[in-house]
Amino acid sequence: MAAVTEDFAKKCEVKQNETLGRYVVAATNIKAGETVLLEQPVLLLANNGDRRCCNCHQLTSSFCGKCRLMPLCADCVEHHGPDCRRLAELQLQEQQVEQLQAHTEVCSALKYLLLREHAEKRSHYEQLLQLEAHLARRRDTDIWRSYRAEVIEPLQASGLLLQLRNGAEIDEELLQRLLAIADINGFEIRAPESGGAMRGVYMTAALFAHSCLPNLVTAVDEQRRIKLYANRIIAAGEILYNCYTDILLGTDERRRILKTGKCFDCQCARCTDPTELGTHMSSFVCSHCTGGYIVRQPESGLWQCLLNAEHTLKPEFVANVLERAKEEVFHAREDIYRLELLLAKLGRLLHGNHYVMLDLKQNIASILRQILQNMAHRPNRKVYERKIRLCQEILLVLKVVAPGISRLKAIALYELANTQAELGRKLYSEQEHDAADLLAELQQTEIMTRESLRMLLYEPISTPEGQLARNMLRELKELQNDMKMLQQPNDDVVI
Ligand SMILES: C[S@@+](CC[C@H](N)C(=O)[O-])C[C@H]1O[C@@H](n2cnc3c(N)ncnc32)[C@H](O)[C@@H]1O
Repeated sequence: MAAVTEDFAKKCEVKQNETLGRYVVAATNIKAGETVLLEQPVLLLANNGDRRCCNCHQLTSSFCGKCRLMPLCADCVEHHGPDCRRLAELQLQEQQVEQLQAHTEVCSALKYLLLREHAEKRSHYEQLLQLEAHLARRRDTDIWRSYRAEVIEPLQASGLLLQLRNGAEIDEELLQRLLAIADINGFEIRAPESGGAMRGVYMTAALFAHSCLPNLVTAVDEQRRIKLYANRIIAAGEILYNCYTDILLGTDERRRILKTGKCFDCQCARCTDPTELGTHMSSFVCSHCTGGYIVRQPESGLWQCLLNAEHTLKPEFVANVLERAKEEVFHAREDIYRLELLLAKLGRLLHGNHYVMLDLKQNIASILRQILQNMAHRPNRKVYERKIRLCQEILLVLKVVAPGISRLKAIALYELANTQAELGRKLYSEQEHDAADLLAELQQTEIMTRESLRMLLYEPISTPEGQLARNMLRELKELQNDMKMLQQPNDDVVI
């Protein structure tokens, strides 16, 4: 399953140091958009807490009738034959099977152990064992104890392990290592259901180091093949960075996720700058100074105003405000009036670019998109203008935290371009704008759409973004036709 294209061998070199462990550097100069790796997963796993069909990866609560241990949904008749047969051979009593079925994460451990059972997959298993597991840092943590109770003890109690190849070697240490490898190295990928997520383990893609300001983009296609490509020109010798978290989170959130999930402290340029490269994605408003913002100083950990260091906030206050704000955002979801009120209220405490504010703005923009798509709502000019403003504000932040080629930026730009064009067309049809105004607006739209398309062209065609790029090509043609018509000397052009 794990075929790596030649790109990696030609363009990359694996190195090792004390801080990063193994990491990848560019062996040659790499162009923006150039692929550095295409790779199949060695393992596909459900997220902890989810049970997914071993064949199609849909969420399910049923199991294979033959092996009784692997989840299999009602739509699938079978899963991987050798795995199924190997599990079916085991002498397990009904009660033991039920015990194992009751623990969702057992299935992930079994997937690793099955690689070890088949001679042709053993090299994958051995390679997987080389990946970082951070066992010393995870020992006796919550996740360690949870795996012990939810996976290791049930497996040991069932007697299954001793029936596997060299079963006596499969002790708690080995099982904790296997489960940790998925946590430290797994990529979050799309699950079949809309908005769902699962994990893919990719042997070579796992070697890339993390930065909150990465120089690579990661995309996963329909077949769950991963593609890593450069988001800017990369010079030979530069470290190749992938981003392990959501770039739209604030520094404390990102660092917490990296610390608990991946066991390291990120020291990238964004994490070490209290203003997050001037975006203020974690800054609070100073209630004493006009235009003053309170940021967390990375070294002292103090929350201090940039204009007057004596104006401070207690960390507990910051944590409390954020916790309540997130709860309120969650409850206001789908309700545009509540979201707008919350945005105004939180705007007195948080910088307009604070990540919680950006989340609110994205929510509002997406509801506005639905309103604008439904002409029965007869949206007025203000609805368009509000969405345009929100897209512009989000884009300003993305330009800093996602420089170069970025899916998020491409989508925000496309949303902006589209809304501006729709508003232009509406004003023209209502005779508030003339043909020259509309032509100028459509020319702007064309520039933005082209820029957005330029960023999406490297996405695999089977991804939603790849499909969007195809649609954009068609829309660009329509736009050009409209512009041609507007350039004709005829006052009554209907667009
Ligand atoms: C997905 S693995 C990367 C490959 C790993 N270095 C190896 O040798 O197998 C993730 C681990 O790499 C290290 N790492 C990646 N990016 C890092 C960074 N920016 N700073 C410190 N450690 C990092 C951490 O140990 C992290 O848990």
